[in-house]
Amino acid sequence: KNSREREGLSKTGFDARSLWLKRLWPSTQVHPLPPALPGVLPIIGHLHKGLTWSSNLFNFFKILSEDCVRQGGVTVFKLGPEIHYAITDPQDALTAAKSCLRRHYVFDFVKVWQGDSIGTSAGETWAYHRKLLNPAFSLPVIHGFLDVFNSQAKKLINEVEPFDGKGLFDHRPHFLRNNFETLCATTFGIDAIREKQHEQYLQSAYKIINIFKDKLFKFWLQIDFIYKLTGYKKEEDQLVKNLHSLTKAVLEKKRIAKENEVLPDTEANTSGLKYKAFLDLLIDLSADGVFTEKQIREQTEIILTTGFETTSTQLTFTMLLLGAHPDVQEKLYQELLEVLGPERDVGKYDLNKLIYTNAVVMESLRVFPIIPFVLRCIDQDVKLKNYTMNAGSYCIIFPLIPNVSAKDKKGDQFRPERWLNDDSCSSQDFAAFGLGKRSCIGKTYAMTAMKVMLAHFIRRYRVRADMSQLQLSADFVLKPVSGHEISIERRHSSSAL
Ligand code: HEM
Repeated sequence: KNSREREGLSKTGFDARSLWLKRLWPSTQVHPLPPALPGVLPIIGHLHKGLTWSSNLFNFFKILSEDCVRQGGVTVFKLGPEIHYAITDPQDALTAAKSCLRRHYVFDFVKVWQGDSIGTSAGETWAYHRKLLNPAFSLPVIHGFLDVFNSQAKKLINEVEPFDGKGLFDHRPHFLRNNFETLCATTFGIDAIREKQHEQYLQSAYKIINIFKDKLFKFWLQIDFIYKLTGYKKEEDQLVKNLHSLTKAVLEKKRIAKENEVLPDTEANTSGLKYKAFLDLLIDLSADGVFTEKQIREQTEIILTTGFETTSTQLTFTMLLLGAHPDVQEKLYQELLEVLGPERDVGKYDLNKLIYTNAVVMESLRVFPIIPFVLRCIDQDVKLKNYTMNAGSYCIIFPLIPNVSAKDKKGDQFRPERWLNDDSCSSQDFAAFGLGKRSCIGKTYAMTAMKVMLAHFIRRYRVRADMSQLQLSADFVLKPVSGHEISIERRHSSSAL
């Protein structure tokens, strides 16, 4: 309905951005609101604060989530007359995520880049496409990627060999490149695009996300002619062009690969397996008339955006945590030796045996949830434990961000053992992949890829790190800015830490 509404407006000369007019109209609040974030003013609400928030989103999340915890798990902030409910309470977070499936209007801004992909679309379109694409991320498909995951992990540990015993280095770019190649070889079924195109892609993505963020808080930018006049539109157009060039390169490479029957040149390619990886599935579905070429590009775009920075950033954090917690690293190492021995690849039957490894990854996701919040529209009244959220409002759900804020306060924050005792953590506590029907489609892919990478890395190297200088930023994805470097020392399989 939302997109039809948008199309209707386009015909009259307005576009999606003009919806700000509608949004600024005060809506009736039938149900009483929870306490507001401090600093609310009449009419403008928290808009004056928005200007500071937009320049430091991480700080905003911290303030908002800490306040939310203090208020008992639910609070509101107002951008003019727009009500945004903030939720940290795990049970309310689950209720909200399950009841509100439509993404926040900020995702309408994202459509210039991603069109109606499964990440941005709504209603029946989203439900239908998600159902069609779910099988491409199912367990048998992911098991079929294990050879690639193993060979890519081995490639990475060889690549970082020059840093062995040489002190601190920034491991993030290595994980980024490697995970990008892995994504190409698995979900896209192509050789990696070897130039630094993935880095340019990320730089353009960060820049365009900043523009969308400005547009959210500086609401006047949502007026078309101001957006153009201030030069934002021109910059946005250029960035969209840059972003689309990588997608085009991926699709072109796939076309050539299909024509020539060229398969990925990773040590073990994914041929001969009875599954359809993401891009092959899309192409097959387009042959059946389900997806147009434009839709193939849009769905590929969302997987490029979500499929490699996520896992590599999470691995960056995991290495840092392991380096700073030698006791946890030792336990992990011992499990890896017991299950796999010093050299063996991870096979599908090993995954269930790597219990502590799994707990380490889950705990890393709990301590540093790289997508720390989810933004949704409230299309109908939603009953929470103590409040009812009014239809026509928005919600920002972040059950995990209090962990990030509390990091300095609790010395024992990184404790994988909490996941070994079923009573101590509920599934709601593991919300790093989102909650409910619209949670992450790539969860199994990500968990498996990360475990395989850890299995090879930690058997090869002893990692050291000091987290005391860590600086974070959050431009929608939580990432380290500085103080995240690690040092590595090659192990001899029998040595202790
Ligand atoms: C550590 C790794 C990852 C984390 C923590 C993560 C987390 C998330 C979260 C929190 C969401 C939002 C869920 C919601 O709205 O409730 C999401 C959505 C999504 N993720 Fe992931 N993700 C990861 C890796 C991946 C990978 C590897 C892929 C693809 C290969 C992927 C594809 C997607 C897509 C397509 C969506 C949108 C789903 C929809 O709207 O239906 N993610 N992810």
